[in-house]
Amino acid sequence: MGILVIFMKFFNREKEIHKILSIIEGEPNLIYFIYGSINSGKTALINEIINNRLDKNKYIVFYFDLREIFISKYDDFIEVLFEEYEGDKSPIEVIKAIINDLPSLYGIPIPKNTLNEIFKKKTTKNVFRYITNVLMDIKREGKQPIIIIDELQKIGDMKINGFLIYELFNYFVSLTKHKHLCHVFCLSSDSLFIERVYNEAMLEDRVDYILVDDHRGGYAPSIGILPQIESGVAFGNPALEYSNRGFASMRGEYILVDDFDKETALKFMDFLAKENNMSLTNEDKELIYNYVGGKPVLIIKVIDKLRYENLNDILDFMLKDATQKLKYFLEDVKEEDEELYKKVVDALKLFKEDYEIEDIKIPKKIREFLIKRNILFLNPIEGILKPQSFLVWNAIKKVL
Ligand SMILES: Nc1ncnc2c1ncn2[C@@H]1O[C@H](COP(=O)(O)OP(=O)(O)OP(=O)(O)O)[C@@H](O)[C@H]1O
Repeated sequence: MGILVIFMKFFNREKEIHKILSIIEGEPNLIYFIYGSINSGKTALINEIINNRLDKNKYIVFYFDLREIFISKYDDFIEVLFEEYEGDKSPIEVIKAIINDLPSLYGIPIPKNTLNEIFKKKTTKNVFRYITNVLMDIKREGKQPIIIIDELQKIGDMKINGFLIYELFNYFVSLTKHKHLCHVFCLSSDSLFIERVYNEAMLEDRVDYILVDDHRGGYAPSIGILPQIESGVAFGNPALEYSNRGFASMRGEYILVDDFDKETALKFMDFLAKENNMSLTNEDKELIYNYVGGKPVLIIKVIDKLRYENLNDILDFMLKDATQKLKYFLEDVKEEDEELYKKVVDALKLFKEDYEIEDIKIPKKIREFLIKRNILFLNPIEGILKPQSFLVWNAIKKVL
């Protein structure tokens, strides 16, 4: 969905906005992870902050969106990080010239020659050194730099010398905890990735996690990080060894940004109905909530369709769609592996009564399988598993 959703009217999230703005007003100290289920509104929230809540005279934001970019090698990563320019201006002059027209920068300006050097050298050391210098220049200008990386898990299994993710984390730790130079926020919908970061204790005490929980799926989370980290340990990956030593005694602090609760969801429906010049009865709103819960994107979909369709038809169709997807998913699992199928069914049956269950009630392999397939969302900080949305929950109750 990216940063371009600037015309969308943003609703609420005041608590999360307040929290993030307060963090930004303070000195950089930790890496912050903003996490939540798929489509929960993480990007929308960060966009709202960048576009409408941050004082542009005080902050300069670099926003790296990895979601639509295929990163498989060093050069791809470099292309995401930098924006090349020609001429003799310094990077800070380039930044000053363009920042007034943009809410954030998508790359760090770099002179063409310097970029060519960096491309040739193929080490992160030069990359990070260059970035640090630019950030220091920004600081000297009296502004606070902020780095935001969306869908960070996409580089989870990428190797440059060691695993890039560790090099990046180490670099971010130096930018925040050591140098207090730049705020760093990482967004991810991949709850297994967040769980790895949390559990491996790679970043203990240097990170904060902000949960922006959402509704329903739409992309397949990366599954690369687990085996990579494990093999890193097994084979003595130097970056990881450093991480383990360096991070061992640290613990993260987590900020939960969950799906809208019922009260907020009903208000969101009124907000959208008003935008569309329609009105909803209390029964309508209850019904919508019962079908799609507090997932903003699903509520938006229902209200939008209400312009030309009847509410019951919309909701029936959405549920049927979710149910069919679940049915076909289960059919595929059964065809592939009968044993696994039985375990999956047993696991999903646990949700017939409850929307949320304790994570360890489902064996690790099965829960990770269901999380990867975007059926369940794991909140590793609370130790809670739940369906990715009310819609998925309703489908589970119908199919099983
Ligand atoms: N607070 C909000 N007010 C209005 N619309 C919202 C809000 N939160 C989310 N949305 C809508 O829901 C859609 C999905 O949100 P968004 O893309 O921010 O989710 P995400 O958590 O970043 O998703 P992903 O799982 O792809 O990372 C957005 O396009 C936006 O229109």
